Amino acid sequence: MATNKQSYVDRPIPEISLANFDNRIDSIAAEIADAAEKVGFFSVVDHGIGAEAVDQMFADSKNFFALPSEVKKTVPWNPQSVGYEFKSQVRPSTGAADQKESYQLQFGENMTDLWIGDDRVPGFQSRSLAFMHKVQSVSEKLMVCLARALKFEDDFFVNWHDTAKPNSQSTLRLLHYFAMPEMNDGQVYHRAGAHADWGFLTLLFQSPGQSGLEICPGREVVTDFGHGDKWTKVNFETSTDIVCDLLMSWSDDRFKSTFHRVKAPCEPGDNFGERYSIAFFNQPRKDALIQGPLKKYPEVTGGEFTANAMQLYYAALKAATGGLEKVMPASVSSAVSAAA
Ligand SMILES: O=C(O)CCC(=O)C(=O)O
Ligand SMILES: [Fe+2]
Repeated sequence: MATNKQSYVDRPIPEISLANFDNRIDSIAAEIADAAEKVGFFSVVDHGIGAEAVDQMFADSKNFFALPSEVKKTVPWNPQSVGYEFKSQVRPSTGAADQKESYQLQFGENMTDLWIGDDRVPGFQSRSLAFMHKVQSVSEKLMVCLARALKFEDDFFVNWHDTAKPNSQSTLRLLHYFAMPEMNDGQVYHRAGAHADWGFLTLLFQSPGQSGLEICPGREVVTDFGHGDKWTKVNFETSTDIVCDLLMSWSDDRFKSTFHRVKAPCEPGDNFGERYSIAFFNQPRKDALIQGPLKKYPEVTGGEFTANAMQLYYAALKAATGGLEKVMPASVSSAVSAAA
């Protein structure tokens, strides 16, 4: 067990109910705006996704990851941020690969030949798509609220994240972190090293009893890669709670995108066992036009925003590791997730 002492602080994480949504949009929008400004992270309840739907998605995820390695490799990761990767995502904050495997799914054409077949996990594609549509509909409620808070038209963000369009980039990511030795063997096993997601909103499902998610808010500007080292644990009692990151630049840095990580277990009480989680990244269409109401940053397209985020990411990775070739041999370099 590694011995690096972690520094923690309790921060209240707002819990926001979406009950009776149509009649309460303005008050929910005010709550979301407040949480997004102050914490950049919140839990959503009464969102309408039943526990059985979440449990089923976790069961499908477990069945996928239980397949033999050579079968999982038949749906390999590619730079459209889709497909399966194994211990290949290197975070600039750690300079080392996360000890996990993940499978990224999208709604549209990027998934051609990348769905695991019914002969391997019966019903996987149709059930996953049904789940993704459920999560998308929760996301759209949050988007309407965020649009109101920023005084855009209600459907502004929803349109730029339309998953029916072929250039939709929104992604469901199934994650499986491996169990780790509790004995100190001198190594730190990173799960998900500290990072901020580049997309608009991330909705996250943790499994009960498989905690580990931690947040570190406090960025002032979206171009800032730095972050502090006082972390707050995010523990939920049920698997249906959802937390979100927020795209800062579209709000002229008003809503704070939050650094988060899945802790590398290193202290008594940490979860050293395996861990499954599910993330849904709301990512703008490539032709989305991104600029906040105050025009703090020049207008960029969704495609340009992704490219810029990647550039920042690779520069930070290079600075952290002293050279990409050390951490990314050719066979692995294409497997660094765009959702870093
Ligand atoms: O597994 C988790 O709880 C977090 C995953 C995450 O932050 C990511 O994949 O971007
Ligand atoms: Fe993340």
